[in-house]
Amino acid sequence: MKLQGKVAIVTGGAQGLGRGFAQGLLGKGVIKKVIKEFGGLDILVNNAGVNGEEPETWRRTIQINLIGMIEGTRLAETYMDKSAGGRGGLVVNIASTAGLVPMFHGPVYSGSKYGVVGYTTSMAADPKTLETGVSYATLCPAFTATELFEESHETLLNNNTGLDLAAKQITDAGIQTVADVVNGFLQLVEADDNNGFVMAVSKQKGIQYVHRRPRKPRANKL
Ligand SMILES: NC(=O)C1=CN([C@@H]2O[C@H](COP(=O)(O)OP(=O)(O)OC[C@H]3O[C@@H](n4cnc5c(N)ncnc54)[C@H](O)[C@@H]3O)[C@@H](O)[C@H]2O)C=CC1
Ligand SMILES: CC/C=C\C[C@H](O)C(=O)/C=C/C=C/C=C\C=C\[C@@H](O)C/C=C\CCC(=O)O
Repeated sequence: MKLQGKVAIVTGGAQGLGRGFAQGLLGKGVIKKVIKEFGGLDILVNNAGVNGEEPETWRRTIQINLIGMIEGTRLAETYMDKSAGGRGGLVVNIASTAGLVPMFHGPVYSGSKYGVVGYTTSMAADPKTLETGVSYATLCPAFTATELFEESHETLLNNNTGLDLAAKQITDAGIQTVADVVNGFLQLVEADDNNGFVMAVSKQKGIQYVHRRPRKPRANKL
């Protein structure tokens, strides 16, 4: 997508990756204004997310990371839908590489992110995207130096079970910077025909397209 003059919303844009995504989009000419009434929308980045596994926090993780992302996606589609007066657009849902590979020390978080990948790629595979003009892409960062990572890491260090294995996963994957992830994010957003793309970004492996095309809808095979 060409970004000059486009209108974008980034949830959770006040800090961390969301702030990086917003700054990256502004640097590419996405317009910056206080929107008094909801005009057209070209890009939605569902970035807001939390990581909680405790009896009193795990439901909030699902509510924000998965349900909130679905609600945002469905709302954006109503504004972007060409068959309903919109001009098409792009929804980028921020999952995690914990939505591609198991993360035993965060099963609820990982489950929420597998849900983001599954939901977003399923939306991309729907033939109706040909009418709505709305594309759906998924970004899967690995460990990145932000407040969420620091807080999650602190919690991990206070748990004794499996600490060595968790520490090995972090060491193997490495801890990247927000700028590393923003670099991949901008490549994903600017890619032509990016509907269905799933991009992973990690210090260990750099930028990887896990898959580029929605799996073609198949006739239901009984
Ligand atoms: N930091 C990392 O290692 C990785 C982060 N991610 C994902 O990237 C996204 C951003 O994470 P970080 O920047 O690391 O976290 P962060 O904690 O630094 O920033 C998250 C932002 O989202 C906001 N937020 C949280 N819940 C919200 C809600 N219900 N409504 C509105 N805003 C809300 C927070 O106030 C904060 O400004 C999250 O979805 C996270 O799961 C994915 C993989 C790796
Ligand atoms: C202690 C921090 C816990 C969670 C915070 C963080 O927000 C997060 O999301 C963690 C991500 C976990 C990543 C786990 C493994 C990463 C491996 C990478 O090297 C590459 C993985 C996949 C790339 C694509 C693939 O090979 O399938």
